[in-house]
Amino acid sequence: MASAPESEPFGPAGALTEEPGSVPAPPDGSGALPDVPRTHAMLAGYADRPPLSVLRGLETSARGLTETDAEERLLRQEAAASGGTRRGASLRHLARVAADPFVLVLVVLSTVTAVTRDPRGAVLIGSLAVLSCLLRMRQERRGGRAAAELRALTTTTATVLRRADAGCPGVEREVPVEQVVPGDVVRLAPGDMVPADLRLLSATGLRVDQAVLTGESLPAAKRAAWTGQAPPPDPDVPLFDRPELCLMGTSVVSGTGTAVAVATGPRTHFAALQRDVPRGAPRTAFDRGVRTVSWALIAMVAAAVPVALLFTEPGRTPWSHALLFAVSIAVALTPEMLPLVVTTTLARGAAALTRDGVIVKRLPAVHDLGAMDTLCADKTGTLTLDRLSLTSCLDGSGEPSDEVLRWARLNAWFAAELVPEAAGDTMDDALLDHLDADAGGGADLPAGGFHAVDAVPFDSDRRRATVVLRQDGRLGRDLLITKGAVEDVLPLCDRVRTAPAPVPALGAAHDAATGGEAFADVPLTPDERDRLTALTDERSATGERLLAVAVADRPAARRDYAPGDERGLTLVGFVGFRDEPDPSAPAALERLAGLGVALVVVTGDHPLVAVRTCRDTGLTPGRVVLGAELADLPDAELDALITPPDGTTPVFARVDPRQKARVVGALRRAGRTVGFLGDGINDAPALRAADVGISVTGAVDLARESSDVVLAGRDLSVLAHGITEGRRTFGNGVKYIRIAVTSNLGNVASMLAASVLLPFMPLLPLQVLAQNLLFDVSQLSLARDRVDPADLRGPRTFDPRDLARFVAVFGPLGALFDLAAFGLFWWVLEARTGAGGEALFHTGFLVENLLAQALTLLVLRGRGRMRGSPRASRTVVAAACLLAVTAVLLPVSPAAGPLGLVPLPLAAVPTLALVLAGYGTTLVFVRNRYLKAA
Ligand SMILES: Nc1ncnc2c1ncn2[C@@H]1O[C@H](COP(=O)(O)OP(=O)(O)OP(=O)(O)O)[C@@H](O)[C@H]1O
Repeated sequence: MASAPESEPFGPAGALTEEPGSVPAPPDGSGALPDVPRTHAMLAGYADRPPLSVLRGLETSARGLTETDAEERLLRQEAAASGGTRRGASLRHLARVAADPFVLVLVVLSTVTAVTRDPRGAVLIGSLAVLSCLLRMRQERRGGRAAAELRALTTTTATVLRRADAGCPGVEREVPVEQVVPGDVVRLAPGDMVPADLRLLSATGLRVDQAVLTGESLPAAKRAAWTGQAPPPDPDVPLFDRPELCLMGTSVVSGTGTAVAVATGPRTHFAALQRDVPRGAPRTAFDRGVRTVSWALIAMVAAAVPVALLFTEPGRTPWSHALLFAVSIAVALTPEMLPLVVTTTLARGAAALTRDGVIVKRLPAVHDLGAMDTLCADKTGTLTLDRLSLTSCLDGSGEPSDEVLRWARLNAWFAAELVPEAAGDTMDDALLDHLDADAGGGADLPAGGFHAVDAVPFDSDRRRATVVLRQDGRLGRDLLITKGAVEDVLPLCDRVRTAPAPVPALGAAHDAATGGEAFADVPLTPDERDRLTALTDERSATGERLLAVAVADRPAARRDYAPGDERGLTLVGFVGFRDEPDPSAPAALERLAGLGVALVVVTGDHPLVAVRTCRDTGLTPGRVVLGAELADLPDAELDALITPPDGTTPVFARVDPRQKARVVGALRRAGRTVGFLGDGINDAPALRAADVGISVTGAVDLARESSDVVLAGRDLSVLAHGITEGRRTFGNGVKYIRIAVTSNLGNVASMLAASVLLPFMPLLPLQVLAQNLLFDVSQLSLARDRVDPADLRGPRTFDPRDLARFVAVFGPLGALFDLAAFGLFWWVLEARTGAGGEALFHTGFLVENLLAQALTLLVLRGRGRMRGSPRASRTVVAAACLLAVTAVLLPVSPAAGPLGLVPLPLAAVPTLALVLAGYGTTLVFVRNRYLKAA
């Protein structure tokens, strides 16, 4: 390791200071994690120093760290991350789980039970709270591990420079983002996630999307500029406004850069901000639904306690009994296992989806997939094969022209050379593919004396790419070649090239590109513009994707070129491409339509090409809206437009990344649950704006990072699988909530009624708890149940009103039969007489209740075989049987004593059989009637 001089602004050798002049911290990032003001001061300090000074302070070089150095730093970084914080993380996890409303209810109940001098009950209720926390922690850890494994399948990598040893040159290496260490020299390219807090060393046209930090959707320009003098420190300048810094969490929109990592992982500004900001409200519709139900139940628990106290005739019952009864009611209402069941069903759903080639990065996204009713997708690779082939090269009069092809190829060739990270662009590839195929091809095309000067790389806002070339022997002159969307290049042209006329100005350079042909440039009149637009529209309507190609020869500039230089161009002509419709698309689209998912096409392409592609894939395009129109369209009009009553497919063409996000936002406002399928940098804002962002494994890092779900292949039928699985998971989750809430409310109603009719409590709190627990465990089996085809057909969202209707019908039904059972116990079992009458009654009620719940589980899980419901899965049948057997054996088991149960007399058998037969038959009858009416 080279040592830095004492005078180094970053402190003595071997130290990384977080703040110039502050206590140094070792490069492994150990020590307390910095808060926002500290990361701010540290990063501002780095931004204020010249790049070389930063590199020396971090004991690295512009050629990157040596492999050994990087390894050592990584080991220390990992040790710091795992040590010390693991216990803290577990405690934080426990605190989060314990803050669950249902756990809090149990804690309150346990305390109240202790106050009523029932220590055994208090301990048991308390244990249940602990058990519920531990089980949930275990399940969430498992879920977290599974999610981490899934995420690992889509790992984001960073390009760093590493040296074999100190004397070697730096070599580019792809490493997972977690392996970037302070001192690493990082290369940035379009589509990259910024992997750490970085201080730029150099940059070309670098623009970074900082919306994650700032909410500002316009990308910010970044540069490494160092004026040679430290500016006076200004703590008020936000870090994201510092052009020398690229912050973790942001992403590269265009241009390239090289930077040194100054802070990584939990020591970054982004991580400090996250620690600072409390967790937001749950995002998904299902989360919101579960929360609504949870809080409704908790409100009911709170209301039930005073009601229960009223029911216990204050004068007659001792206060401790009254309180105990109130506790029983509250326990009966609480679905203790709800959070656990939700996590379990989601984890199972995610695992099933992975087998189908759908990787879920965020567990609740499983439900969102099922709830999705609108899919926004671009056209390339979704409706088309994404295999572009060059089909035509035309001059301004629409005649075949070799010159256009040569200029376009020069643009593509040098764009890849100047911005290597942009290589692989499908249009450029198609141009250069063709080149390779040419007999005797111009593989040596650029040898026409050109060399690269600068580039203004392609981006989706400008929809064009420019290269600046210079030719040997033509010092002082630069040649600009621009190609891009016709609507975006034509307005920048003031002349058009026509044949034939000599053009001496371009001389040899021009000859090399044009093959020696001579042309004349004439001013572009409004009529001429109209003619060119009509010409390109005509071809676009056939599905051909056209790019305009334009050039300019001008005095060399002594500065970097910028988009503002793309003006005063001469149009040379057009190149056309075809991307054949995907033959599997129509069937997949039909499947999506069958699942109730409407498609909205959102593309950066020409409207006529978009319309043609829609038709070729069996869609009926509706109104086509251009990105430019979108800007002036009021939200209300947009809402109406995206939900056409005639079922046509809305098409948004020539939209930029922010407009894509706006379309998604409008759809969500219109009440839709929106999925966005995209794989480009330009899709990132919309992926983030959607309910469920869907990307593919081959997508750019930024798109994958912005999405919730990653598909193994860009195949709509894989997505259809995912949607079905999401609905299955959702269906089973909803089944649990419905059955649990119905049965709990039914129990409470019968207990309240019984408290008026009986001289004692119908069940003790402990018995209620045992019953709830047994039933909840049996309901975990629902995660593995089959789902009614009807539930898979349409998008599913959580509807609390539907739940309320269901509970209003089936809750009282259960209560009614409970009351019938009470009557029978009272008279037939003669629970009213004898010393053990109360215990006998409790036992009879508990057994009846558990058996009735086993029936409820089997009957209410579906619509019935007659209505096409599949049979219950074996797991559900086994769980119901186990519940019934437990119910029968419980009074004679060792648990009977602690629970206060006694063996039932034989006379109980026909009584129970009678009540249960009546309950089962009525339940099936009412379910069938209810479904008919629903
Ligand atoms: N390499 C390139 N050079 C110049 N212009 C390009 C290049 N690539 C694309 N364009 C132009 O920019 C337009 C928008 O491209 P962009 O990739 O942003 O669209 P998109 O939303 O991904 O479209 P799609 O629906 O086809 O996926 C293209 O229609 C084309 O006119």
